[in-house]
Parts: sequence; structure tokens; C-alpha cells
Amino acid sequence: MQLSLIKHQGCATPFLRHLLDFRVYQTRQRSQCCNTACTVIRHRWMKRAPSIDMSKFPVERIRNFSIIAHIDHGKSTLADRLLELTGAITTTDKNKQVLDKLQVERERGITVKAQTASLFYKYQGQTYLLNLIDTPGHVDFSYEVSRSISACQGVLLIVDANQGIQAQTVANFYLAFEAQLTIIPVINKIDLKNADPERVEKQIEKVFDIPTEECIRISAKLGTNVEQVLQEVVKRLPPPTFKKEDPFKALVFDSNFDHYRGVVANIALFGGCLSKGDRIISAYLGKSYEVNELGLLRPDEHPTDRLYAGQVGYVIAGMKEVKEAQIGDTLYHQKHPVEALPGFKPAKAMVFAGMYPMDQSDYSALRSAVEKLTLNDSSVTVQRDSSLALGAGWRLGFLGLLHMEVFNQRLEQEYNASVIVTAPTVPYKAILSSAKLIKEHGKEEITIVNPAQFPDRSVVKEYLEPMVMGTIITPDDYIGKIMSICLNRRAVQKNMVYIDDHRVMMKYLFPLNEIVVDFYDLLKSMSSGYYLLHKLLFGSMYLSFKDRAYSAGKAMCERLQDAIPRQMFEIAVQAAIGSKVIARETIKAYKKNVLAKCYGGDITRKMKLLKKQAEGKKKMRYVGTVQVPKDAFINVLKRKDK
Ligand SMILES: Nc1nc2c(ncn2[C@@H]2O[C@H](COP(=O)(O)OP(=O)(O)OP(=O)(O)O)[C@@H](O)[C@H]2O)c(=O)[nH]1
Repeated sequence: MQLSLIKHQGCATPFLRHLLDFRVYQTRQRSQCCNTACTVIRHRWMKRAPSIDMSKFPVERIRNFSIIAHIDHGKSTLADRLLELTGAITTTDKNKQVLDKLQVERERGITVKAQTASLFYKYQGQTYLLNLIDTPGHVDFSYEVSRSISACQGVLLIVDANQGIQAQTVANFYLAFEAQLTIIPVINKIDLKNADPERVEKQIEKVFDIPTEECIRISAKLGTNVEQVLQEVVKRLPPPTFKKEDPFKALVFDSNFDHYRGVVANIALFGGCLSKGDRIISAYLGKSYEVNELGLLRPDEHPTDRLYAGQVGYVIAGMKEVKEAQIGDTLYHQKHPVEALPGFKPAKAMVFAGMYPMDQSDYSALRSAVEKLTLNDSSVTVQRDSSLALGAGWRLGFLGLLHMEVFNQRLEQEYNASVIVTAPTVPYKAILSSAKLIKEHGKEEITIVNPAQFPDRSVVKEYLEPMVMGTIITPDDYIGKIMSICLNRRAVQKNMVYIDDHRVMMKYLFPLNEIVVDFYDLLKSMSSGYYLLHKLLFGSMYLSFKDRAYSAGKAMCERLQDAIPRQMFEIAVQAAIGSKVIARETIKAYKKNVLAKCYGGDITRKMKLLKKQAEGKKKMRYVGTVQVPKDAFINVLKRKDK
């Protein structure tokens, strides 16, 4: 049953709780109504969770698992069905991607943040606690995948019955395989007309060495065989091996900033138990906190009195500072210190861009928004920066372009901030030759993330650019086209194998700069996918790159000419290498007809007016600021491969 209430906050809920044998779950979607004192809260009414005494719940009946897959293969849809089957949410048409809570996720139809849900499932007369962690599928967010995996003992590897194994299926498989997790292959979308589950099973056997009999064929959309997935989770996945009797030890695997309650940390208990009122220490900061609230995520917060070893849940412990809940941190009891768990390796930023407020007076508001959002997304790196034209701002590092666009969109949607984002760049290295500079930096090799700080070649021995190994899986009809695109982008082929009769898997070493902006979209448009191994290597910059500078500079000027609207004065768009201008385009000025009021009249009077106008324009060009549309910086970089 789905109900909507309009009420003053906090009034109706206790009354209704008594009235009906239902529990009210509040989603975090709130929208202000015309009366500001009154908030419309959408409630989802659900059957009461089975009242289970968790203190007696055996660890052997807990399963912690994640769903991993290539983008759009149906993780979120399967998660919805699992939630419905276990009664965590009701069966309605509106249950689409329940775990995708962020507005940006719903708008773009992608998962950005991994979410958690604890499900109770009855199998052969026993109740099991299944903790499901949803993961994002896009290449940019694989950092979230590895975080989710660290809290699990097994994974469901979803493969689309029509598309088969895709590049990110391979990458995610290896993440789980290296973490020694049990992998259950699930072939989804068997209801599709072109579904070929047999072919996909053979691919799985060939590429991952998993026998075809181990695959489960389902349709997450229609619910076919979804119950079997739950049964296999219970049967095949091992329970966590942690003990309630051990001292409390928990891994922070995710954290959110809530405007009303501060930091909400998602934790996996690797031992012991945690109660309300306990004093805990964060191993990273050594600071102590009192636990104010804790509970399960079903998928909305469901407060409980205690959490026990093997469980996954949330904790609110008065952490106010955004930097206090480090992902990968270990929490322990103040009285029983334990050795910290190995944390996550910090995610490597692959793309850097400047971010500035549209108006400098918004600087401090934007600073606080950026700080809060980086808590929710710790893979973003932040460095203060300033630019002559755009004022004070930051240089932010992202995992990829989609990651950057999503961050930008979240700033606008969740914090109402309006920002200018400059063209994304990749980190370069320079081996310095100037003794003075080496002394200044304290080392010979420096990393440059800001093009404005690129050292002149007279002081540099060698420039190095980042290279990444990438995997592309494609139908063989596209091989020729993809090879020519890769060549065009200075990529070097390392390997090529057929994974079935019509599909090939190719490995390329790419200069990161060539693929960072638009490569993914380009490959996707050819019904293919690619995945980058996020291991940065630095290689010498190719000479051919330099040769292409002239044509690239000209193309860039032309695109900027299209992207920047005409203004009251003429604008020269120039591309330069050092001080040498290599290309130029002109954006013509709007011209006011100053002679409009001169009916007939003397030619010298007209000349005088035109001269005055020209002088005024010179001054304007000097003092005027060019209005550049916000998205021009990125759009001009998207190039078209022939
Ligand atoms: N026909 C059919 N469509 C499905 C099935 N499962 C999912 N879909 C559709 O496939 C699309 C992608 O599904 P999602 O569940 O959002 O995929 P996802 O893997 O969570 O995507 P990301 O979170 O962005 O990685 C949606 O349009 C679903 O409706 C299925 O069993 N059959």
C-alpha cells in the first residue's frame, strides 16, 4: 500500500504507528510545500520487518553480497525484485531503481553511489539475513565497486542475455576474483527477443572458467527465476566468519552527509557488537565519538539497539566535520583497541578541471558545498586554485569525465550552486633539467595538473604523459572501425582474442589525454564498451602528438568560435604554443548602427561618429569580460572521429 501524507513534521507518524500494524518508513525525499512550516513527506508503507532478536541471530545465517555488472545489464532492476521478494518494499509499478536515490541517478538512469539493503529471507524454515550492496556500473565509478566488494563474501555477476560479456563485466569479475569472493553468474533479460543465454553461458565458461551449469537464467524485469537467485545466495555464498565475542571492529565502507544529522557512516562489523551510547574511536583520526543512533538499512534507515558481527548497517556518532568519516577507516571501542583493517587505496584522479563560482560572492557557499559533496564522494581530490579571468576557485581531480559531469550536476541539484568548469586535463610529468627548479621543487620529476603551470621546454629534459591499459569488447563487424579510431588516438594494440564466434576482446595502451573526454560515448554509439584498468603508467610524449598541434589548434579555435556567442566587441580566439600563435579565429562584434540617426548630413560627421564608436570598443575590449557559456569548455573538446 502506498500512501502520501501532508502533515506537520513529527505529528502524524506516532499516531499512525499505533493505529495500524504497519511501520512507517520515511524516504529522504522532502519537498517544501507552499506553507514553509509544513513539509510534504512521502511515506512508503511496508509490512513490519520480521521482529527478530538480532542478539541471537547466528552469523552462519548471514550473507553479505554485492551485485556487479556492466552498465545497464540490470543490477538495479534485480535489486528491486530482491527487495520486493523479501518484503523490504511493496510490489508496485513505482518501484524502479529503489536503491538509486540521488536525483542525478534517476535522471541519467545510472547508479553513482553504492547503496545497501538488509533483507530477511526465509528458506527451508530458517530466516536468513542477506545484506545486499548495489554497485555502479559505469567505468568511472569502479572505485565504488571495489569498496562494496570489501564488505562482502560473494557477488552476483550479472550478464545481459543479449549483449553477453562486456568490457566491464571482465573488469568487475577480476575485482571479485582477486578479493577471493564466491561468484554466482546470473544471465539477465532472458525475456528479450534476441536473448541467447546459451551463447552467454559459453562465453562465461570460456572467459571466466565457470561451468555453464552454475549460471542462473533470469528476467529481472518480469521476476522470472529471481527467487532462485535468493536461494543460491543462501546455498552458495559462505557466511562471514566474524565472532560476536571478539572486540568490536568495523569497516567504514561508505558515508553520507545529512544536512540535519551530520555524518551517517555505513559500516560492516568485522567482530563484536555495537550499541547505542557506546564510545568508539576512529583509527584514522584517533578521535572518540558517542554512538547516537545505529541500525539496519532496509533500504531506508531502520534504527535498532545493537549491531552484531557479520552485519552491515549505519551509525550516526556526532561526526560533524566532513573529513571525520574516512572511507576505509576502522572503528573500535574506546576500551578495546584493535589493529586497524587495511583501508582502501585512495582512488587515482584521472581528470583534472578548474571549478569557479559564477559569481565571486558565492565563493564561500560553494566552498562548503564542495566540502560536503566530497564527503559523499571521497574519490574527488580538491586543491585551491585561482585564475586571472575566473577568480578564486579549485582544481578538482575526478575519475573520469562522467564522474566530473555528475559531480557538477549534484552541486547544482543538491546545493543549488552554479559553477564554471574549465576544460578537463590529465596529469603530466616533467623531468626538469634546470638545477634551480630542481632545488626549488626538491626533486627532478614534477607532476603538473594545471596547464597554467606547465614548465617551459627550456627547463625540461623530458615530458611524460599518462598511459592506461584498456580493454574493448566488440562485435567483429566493428573491428576495423575501432582499430582506426584507436590508431587515430595514438593507441598501441597489445592483444586481441575472440571470446566467441562473433566477438573480440582487444587490449590497447592508450594515452589518457586522447580518450578522457569522449571516447566512451563514441564506443558506446557503436554498441560496444570499453574498460580502463585504472593503473596509470607514464610514458614519453610521442612526437606525432606535437606534429598534430597545428591542426588541433585550428580545430579548437573553430569550435570555440562556434561555442562563444557574439558580444559587443570583437574577440580573437588564438591557439599558441608558448608565445607562438599557431591558429586564430575571430568572433565578430555585434555592431550598433551609430549612423541611424544621421539623415543625410555631412560625411565628416559620420566619420567622426564611427571613429568614436571604434575608440569606445577598444576600451570595452580592454575592460570587458567575455561571456563564455558554462558548457563551452567541455563541448569544444569533444571531437568527431571520421
Ligand atoms: N527486457 C528486460 N529489460 C530489463 C531487465 N532487467 C533490466 N532491464 C532494463 O534494462 C535497463 C537497465 O537496467 P538497470 O537495472 O538500471 O541497470 P543497471 O545495471 O542497474 O544500470 P547502472 O546502475 O547504470 O549500471 C532498464 O531499462 C531496465 O528496465 C530484464 O530482465 N528484461
